[in-house]
This record gives sequence, C-alpha cells and structure tokens, in this order.
Amino acid sequence: MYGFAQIALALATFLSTTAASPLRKSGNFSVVQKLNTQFVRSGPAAYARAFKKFNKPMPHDLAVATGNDGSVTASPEDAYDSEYLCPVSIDGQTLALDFDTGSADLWVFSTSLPSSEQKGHTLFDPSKSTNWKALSGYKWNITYGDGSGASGTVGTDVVTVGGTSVSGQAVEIATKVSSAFVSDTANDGLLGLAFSSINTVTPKAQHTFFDTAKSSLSSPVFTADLKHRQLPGTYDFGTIDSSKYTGTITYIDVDTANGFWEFTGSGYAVGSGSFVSSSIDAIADTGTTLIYVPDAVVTAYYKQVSGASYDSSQGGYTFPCSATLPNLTLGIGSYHAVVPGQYINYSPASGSKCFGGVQSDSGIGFSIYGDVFLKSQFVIFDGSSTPRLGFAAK
Ligand SMILES: O=C(c1ccc(-c2ccco2)nc1O)N(Cc1ccccn1)C1CC1
Repeated sequence: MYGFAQIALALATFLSTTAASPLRKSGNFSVVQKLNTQFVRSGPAAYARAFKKFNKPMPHDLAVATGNDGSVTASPEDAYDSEYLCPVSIDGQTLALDFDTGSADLWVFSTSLPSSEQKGHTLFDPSKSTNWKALSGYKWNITYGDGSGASGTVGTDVVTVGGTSVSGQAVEIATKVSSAFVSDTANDGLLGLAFSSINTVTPKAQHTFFDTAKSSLSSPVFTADLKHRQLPGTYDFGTIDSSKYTGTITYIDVDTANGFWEFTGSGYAVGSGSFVSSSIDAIADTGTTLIYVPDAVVTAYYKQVSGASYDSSQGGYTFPCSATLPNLTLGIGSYHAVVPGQYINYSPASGSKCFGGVQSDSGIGFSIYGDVFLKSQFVIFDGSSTPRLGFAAK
C-alpha cells in the first residue's frame, strides 16, 4: 500500500525529472526513468524526507530513528551518578560534555592546553575544523561553586547535539583548567544551559547552545530525564516526550535575575511525616550532584536516620551505609515531588559510613536542587518569553 511518504517521494522524483526534460512540439511527452543504483534504500529516511520536504512535524519515533530530533543520551559518569555526560560534536569532533543548567558557558578541553592537563581527555582541535572562526581578543574565565574553574579563548563553529545542529555557536577553548577537571577524565568540558546573561566571555557575552538553537526548535524548550545508577537518561530539545512522564506537569515561574533556573519551592516532608510549608529559594542545576537545602530541612531529614551525624572530616552528613533512608518530598507549588530514600545514599564515605545526598545550603545564598533531586523527576526547562520550569513524576 502506498503511504504518504512513497507518494510524496514519487511526486518529488517525477517533478524533478520531468521539469528537467525538454517539452516536445506535440505538446505531450513521456519520460523514461533510470534507476539510481547508487541510492542506498532506507525506508525511514525516505519517510523522514517526505515530512521534512513538506515541513510536517515528524512522529517522535521516526525522528529518533532518523536522528532528526534533538534527543541526546545523558550517561552517568560513575557508579554514583556524580555527573551526566552527553556526546556533542563540534564540526565532526565528538566530545563528552557535562550539560549544566547552572552555568552558561560551552567550553571544551583543547589542544591549546598544556600537555600535562590534556591527559586522558578527548581534545577539540580548532585547526582541524573547516568551520572554525576564531573571535580575536575574546576570553573567558569561570569559577564554579566547588572551587573548580577554567579559562581560555573563544571562536564559533557548527555544534550538533542529538539531531539539532547550530552554526555560529560560541565554543570556548580551554587554555587552563583546574586540577578537578584534569582528573575527571570522563569529562571533556561543559555545555551551559543556564541563561546567557551569566556567560563569562569578554568583551561580549555569548549565547548558550539552547539560545542559539531556540528559534529553530519547534518549541523553545528542553527536557531532562536523568536516571538513577548506571542507566543512561536523555536531554530532549524542542519537544516534550509524553512517554517519559506520568500524571500531569506542574509548572512554576522562574526568576532569571541571577541567570539561573531559579524558583521558590513550597516546602518539604520527611518520609511519611506531615508536609511543612516553607518558601525555599532554589535553582534547578543539572551540573550540581547533590541537594543543598536550608538547615531546617537537613536537620529534620537526618533526625529520621539512626546513626546519622554531621562529620566535619567528610564535610557533610554521613550515616551507617546499612540505614534505611526515608523519602524526601520537596514541594513545587501544589505538586509534591518525591525523592526516593535510596537516591539519598550518595556514596560510601569512610568505613561503614555513607555520604548523604542531602546537605546544607549554608554559605551558597540559595538552595540547589541538583541531580539527586532531578533524576527522580521529568523536568521541562521552558525558555519561552516567560521562562518557567515544569516537573512531573515518571
Ligand atoms: O557551580 C556553580 C556555578 C556555576 C556557574 C557559575 C558562574 C560564574 C560565572 C558565571 O557562572 N558559578 C557557580 O558557582 N553553581 C553550583 C554551586 C555549587 C556549590 C556552591 C555554589 N554553587 C551555581 C549554580 C549555582
């Protein structure tokens, strides 16, 4: 049975061959077609071409099958999900980048680093890129909350994430990186997804990949579906895949003044305890591993964990690895987002003690809902003219 695709393709082929053929005097003509033996047959590709040719939105699974949607895998870097890395290609050179909704610089390990700092990393080499355009005199320098940092020079290139390619994207070349980045050999750089207002490039701040791609996306959104322990998740650009969540999405307003996906949480509950209403100024940060919340929440949580205590030698709360941890519920408006207790056993600390995935936000200035929280939810980062965050169970 001839489907839409076959008809569209036949029509397109027929028009292209007849249009090129001279009309005969008699006013009617026939064209003998010649089979193109070079053409490798692919049904999905033919089907996808028809949708793209007539600018029709492609069914999601066809898009994924033919790499035409902006879906990219987010693989945990280690057994503790300390960060998630995604393949990004820059003019065909593919690196593993940490997608970070808490920062706004796209920077990469490069051949411009001292060789001692290159070891174990995939390096971007601008001299091998045909589309690289250096931005003369432009520099960047960023310091992260854990004290790590990097700096260097800037250019633009073609950047591809999942099925989405953008040209003229600012790519920040590292000429110096801190020791924490050197030793994290799974990580070849960061792709910032916060607001471009906090991009560190001087003399002119540059756009994030999302801001560059936004106008070509069918919807100005990206979603994070991060997974717990060993499983790859996905970041999608331009679509909200309804197969990735259950129930309804709860949206909450975002305050972009600090350049973060910042919102006000509505409170918390520990285990089966009653919900405590309290306004929590928080950011959704895929680049931060743990949950950092006010002391009142941290104290209430570890009060329910026998043997838990603040261990100054570890710099945070630890507890016996054998402990059964209560769930932590964090309020997003009227939606109660539940973080399973086992997600809060982050990693072994020392001896038979384990390190908590919930820690104090004191000294930061706001709370951070990092990966331990985000991987329990399906999260929509809506970059429309009034930015907002969406959360759903999954
Ligand atoms: O690491 C950062 C972070 C990201 C980007 C920038 C920055 C400086 C200039 C532009 O962006 N500065 C940060 O510090 N965390 C997480 C964090 C964790 C712990 C303590 C403080 N913070 C920002 C998202 C909140």
